[in-house]
Amino acid sequence: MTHTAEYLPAHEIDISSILQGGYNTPLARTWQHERQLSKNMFIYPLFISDRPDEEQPIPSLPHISRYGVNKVVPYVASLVKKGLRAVILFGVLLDTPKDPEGTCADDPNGPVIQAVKVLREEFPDLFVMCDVCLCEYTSHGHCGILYEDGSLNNEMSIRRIAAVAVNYARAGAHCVAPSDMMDGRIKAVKQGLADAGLAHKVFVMSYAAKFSGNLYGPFRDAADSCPAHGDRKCYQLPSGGAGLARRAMKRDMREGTDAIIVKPSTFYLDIVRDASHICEDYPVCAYHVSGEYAMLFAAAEKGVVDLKTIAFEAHYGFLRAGARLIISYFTPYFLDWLDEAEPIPM
Ligand SMILES: NCc1[nH]cc(CCC(=O)O)c1CC(=O)O
Ligand SMILES: [Zn+2]
Ligand SMILES: [Zn+2]
Repeated sequence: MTHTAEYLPAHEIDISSILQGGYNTPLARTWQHERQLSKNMFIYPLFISDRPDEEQPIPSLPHISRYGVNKVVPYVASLVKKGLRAVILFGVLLDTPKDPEGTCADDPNGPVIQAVKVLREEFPDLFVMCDVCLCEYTSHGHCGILYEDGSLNNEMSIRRIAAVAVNYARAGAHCVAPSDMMDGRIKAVKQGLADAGLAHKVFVMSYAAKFSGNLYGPFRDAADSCPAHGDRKCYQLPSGGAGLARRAMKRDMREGTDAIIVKPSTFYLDIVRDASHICEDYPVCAYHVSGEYAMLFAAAEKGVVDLKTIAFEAHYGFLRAGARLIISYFTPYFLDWLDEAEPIPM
């Protein structure tokens, strides 16, 4: 009451300028979110190593480890208990030799196919996705097969990628997600699945707009997949290339994808927004990549940001931009945070 005298009488205030009354309480603030984060939006990346009993932290990717096929089940069990719905698998070869064709990508005894089988068996309700690419398995570290001069052989690459995708699907993967960025691979994968009689039950999620840049470093440490020579600029998109991204998304829809991934995420929210318009009838997925995750951790460790608050802020950005799915290394954190009574620290 003591302050009343300091206020202007209400009739002298521009009533239409008052917004704050609409978000003065935590509950009212949640009402301003057009969409809420929920557990079924999260897809958790898992690195599966060829050492069956390994559980090895990845130094550049805080609190993320590589798991051997014997170690992955107890780890995933602890997350499924908390509401984990989906994982995406990446293979890591430490002891297995790599070759120019990435032969071990779909080795029946290799880490990905073995992990698909145990995860499907142990967790009937878990959606199991496989990233499909050759870079973790090729001796040269590129995402496709090369000509002798080191340039990409697109035709051979997409044939090989389609074969790998079909073998993951045969092993039981619900979804294959080609991340190689070769031209025409979605059509080749879809055709391969159809020829194998699997097209009606396997989800194809295209990394349609995948940009080249500086944000995949920790992943390449984790997967031991740095290109031995050159870079990926001839197939991953140039970071200013919004038009190319739109063309790639339209192309992949024509070729039969079931969802669209935009990657990275935070620096590419305009592309997520473009995707939500251009691909309005498709689920759009934002991939919060390893470098983005590591940066937020580093900033939190420096005391520059609060980890939970910044993670919510980043992930709400994806929803605002139009994503409905999020591939995120933060998934285990959100499984806890979303159970809290007031989950949004905002
Ligand atoms: N092509 C394989 C692939 N699939 C996902 C990522 C990166 C994911 C991340 O950084 O978290 C990569 C690495 C790359 O293209 O270099
Ligand atoms: Zn790859
Ligand atoms: Zn690759």
